[in-house]
Amino acid sequence: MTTAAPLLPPAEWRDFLALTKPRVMTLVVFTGLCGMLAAPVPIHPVIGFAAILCIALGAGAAGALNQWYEADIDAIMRRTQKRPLPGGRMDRQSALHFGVGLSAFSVLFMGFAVNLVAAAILAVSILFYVFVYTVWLKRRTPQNIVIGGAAGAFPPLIGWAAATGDVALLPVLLFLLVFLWTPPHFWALALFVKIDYANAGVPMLPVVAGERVTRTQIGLYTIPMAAAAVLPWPLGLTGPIYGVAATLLTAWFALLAVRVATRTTHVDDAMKPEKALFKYSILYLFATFGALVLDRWFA
Ligand code: HEM
Ligand SMILES: CC(C)=CCC/C(C)=C/CC/C(C)=C/COP(=O)(O)OP(=O)(O)O
Repeated sequence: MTTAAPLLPPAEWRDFLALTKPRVMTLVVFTGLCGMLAAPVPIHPVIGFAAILCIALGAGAAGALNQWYEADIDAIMRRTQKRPLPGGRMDRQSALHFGVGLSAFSVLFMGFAVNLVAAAILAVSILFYVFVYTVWLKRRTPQNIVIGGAAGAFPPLIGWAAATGDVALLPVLLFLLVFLWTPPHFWALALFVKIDYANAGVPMLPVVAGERVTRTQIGLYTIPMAAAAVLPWPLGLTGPIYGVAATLLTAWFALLAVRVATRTTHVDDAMKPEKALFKYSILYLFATFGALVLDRWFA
């Protein structure tokens, strides 16, 4: 016997937009754009625009499928309670159709309008975010964001592949930079929204291993992240504009990370250093990728 789904009014465009996690996607798309602009061969502006559009649509589609699958835990967490599905403004089937349709469209359009390598990597990132991170790992292990976080690191590779039809050492280092940046980015936030994840039964690191371990892990991941950020310069893959900017930006990141790593939380602590690291992590990635493009233009 099936139970009738409650009748909901048609979702508004704003709700479909919210399904794509637009704020997070701005950085995802920016890293893709910078990967494209850092490539040694110029891309035709129309093809370049199509590639960026496909990254945005693919990432948005992945976000929609993530929200389709996670409506139950999103309803429990304060931060996510007002999303279109837990907020009761959209039915799950609409979210599923939107996510699957947009995923297929973004990959096919990338394949036809840009090239097959970029389309293949875009497909892998969508599948990775949905199946490896959301469905498989998120509810099972605190390593969820380390492994699953790779999904968000693919866009620089996609952008580069859109321009060159290939991958190379520089975009692989950019992949590694975002991949290794993700744990400090997320765990800094998880330290101050720990209670939400605990209530929802999501095994994020501060919930299952405690704050001390999380702080140490933030410090540890910052070391290889710093190496991935700075290495393109000594390897001769970028010039000094990127080299100096990345070194300074990364030094500040490391300082904030050390402050978080070496600290103990007190009762009623406002967690200012953790919030500072989380906020700076976003600015950091924008600025480092921006510096890469400036380096290319002014070299
Ligand atoms: C598995 C990996 C990741 C996890 C679990 C994660 C988690 C989060 C969470 C929970 C927030 C809080 C804001 C919100 O409510 O959405 C956030 C913010 C943000 N994340 Fe991540 N993130 C991850 C990877 C990434 C990646 C790869 C990027 C981009 C390259 C990114 C970019 C951002 C940005 C720009 C914000 C700020 C959004 C705003 O202003 O509301 N994140 N992240
Ligand atoms: C190009 C392409 C397909 C990229 C997609 C990859 C992607 C969206 C990476 C960002 C990762 C992200 C938004 C994690 C949020 O974690 P969460 O889903 O656990 O956050 P939540 O608790 O806010 O839902």
